[in-house]
Amino acid sequence: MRLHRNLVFAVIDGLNLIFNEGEYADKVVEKLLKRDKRWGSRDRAFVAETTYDIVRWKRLYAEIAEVREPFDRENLWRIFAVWATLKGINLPDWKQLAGTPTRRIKGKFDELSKTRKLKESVPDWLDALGEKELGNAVWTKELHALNQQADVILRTNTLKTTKKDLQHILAESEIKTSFLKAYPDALVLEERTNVFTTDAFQNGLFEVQDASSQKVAAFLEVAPGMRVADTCAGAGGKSLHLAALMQNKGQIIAMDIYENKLKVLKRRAKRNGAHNIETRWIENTKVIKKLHNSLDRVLIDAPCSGLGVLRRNPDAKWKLQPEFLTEIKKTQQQILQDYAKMVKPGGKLVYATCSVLPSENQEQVKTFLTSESGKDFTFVKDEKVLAHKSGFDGFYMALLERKTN
Ligand SMILES: C[S@@+](CC[C@H](N)C(=O)[O-])C[C@H]1O[C@@H](n2cnc3c(N)ncnc32)[C@H](O)[C@@H]1O
Repeated sequence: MRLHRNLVFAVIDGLNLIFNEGEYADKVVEKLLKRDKRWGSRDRAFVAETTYDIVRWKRLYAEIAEVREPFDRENLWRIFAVWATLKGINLPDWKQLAGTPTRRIKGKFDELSKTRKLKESVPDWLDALGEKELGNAVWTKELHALNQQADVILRTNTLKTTKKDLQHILAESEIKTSFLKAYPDALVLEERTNVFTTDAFQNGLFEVQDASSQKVAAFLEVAPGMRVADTCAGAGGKSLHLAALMQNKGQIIAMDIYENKLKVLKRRAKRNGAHNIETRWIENTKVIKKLHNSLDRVLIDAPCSGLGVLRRNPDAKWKLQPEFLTEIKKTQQQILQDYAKMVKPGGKLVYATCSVLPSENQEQVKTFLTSESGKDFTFVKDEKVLAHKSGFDGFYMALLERKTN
């Protein structure tokens, strides 16, 4: 691989925004990719993947480069030099890369890779927490899996097409995909490419959604005609899937405390041809109270640490703080307590997160079931999806049923 100066400069600028200005990696990459219209798909892939790679391995590379935060531009170049050396790239004779100690970098990599928190590049507190919650052996494997680049997975919108037809349509645009056993609507891209610009996407034939995430709506056991609430709907990934599973029949009430997310949801529903979704902004507790005892199904896709989706959000490793985790767990329990009341007797509830920590998952469900509001519910089943076992994002989902008396 030959390094191109303007692409590497874009990466350095991006890293500066992410590491020093606290900007989100996905937003920064989106901005960087708009920088030069002449860049082809390989150039764009270089900028995006190199930026994500260096964010993912920040701690390891910084240790090898012997630099500390806040990183100045010279530090960022040294980190970049570590990335390029470990990739086996022949360094050009640019002044910023002069004197890169190639041999020393390789030696330090071998030495530091003996320590998990350095090898897998995580903060001390997070490494200790993961080991405490999952045990040494499982956490070691899980953390390693969460540091791999995620495949791009599509969910066929069965309101508009079939998986087979979609595969053919994409193949006509030179996008090759394959089926995924055990995931009925999923297609996996054989090569990474920007699918958002395709007509198929613009026409609502698919959504990009990880395979593990595609399990959640199905876990709720919905059927056409039911009255369902998606209580933490966000921009609606699960609401859209629910609409497809319900064949556009019945009612889906998509709710969130952020009105702007629901606006995005509405646009996506239109593109998907999902006509049975209505949005309700949770601006006060009355919105929930009005729906008490009235729904066949309630989905709580709870806000969480996001540790299960580190493969696609590597900067969460650096942004997450122990205090946030403490707070979010309180919110999760409060949401369970309050929103479960919307389930009617005999109805069902799914509590889901994209975390792999038992304290956000099965322990929250256990606390709920032993509480005053939880005693009306029985535990039906749960699924702990770990990235190292599934090959996809880490997720948790539990199905509960409200007793009839
Ligand atoms: C995991 S995300 C949801 C992702 C979404 N369901 C999807 O499939 O695209 C969690 C969502 O919960 C919302 N949220 C946070 N606190 C909430 C609360 N108290 N009540 C309802 N939603 C809340 C957040 O705004 C966020 O959109």
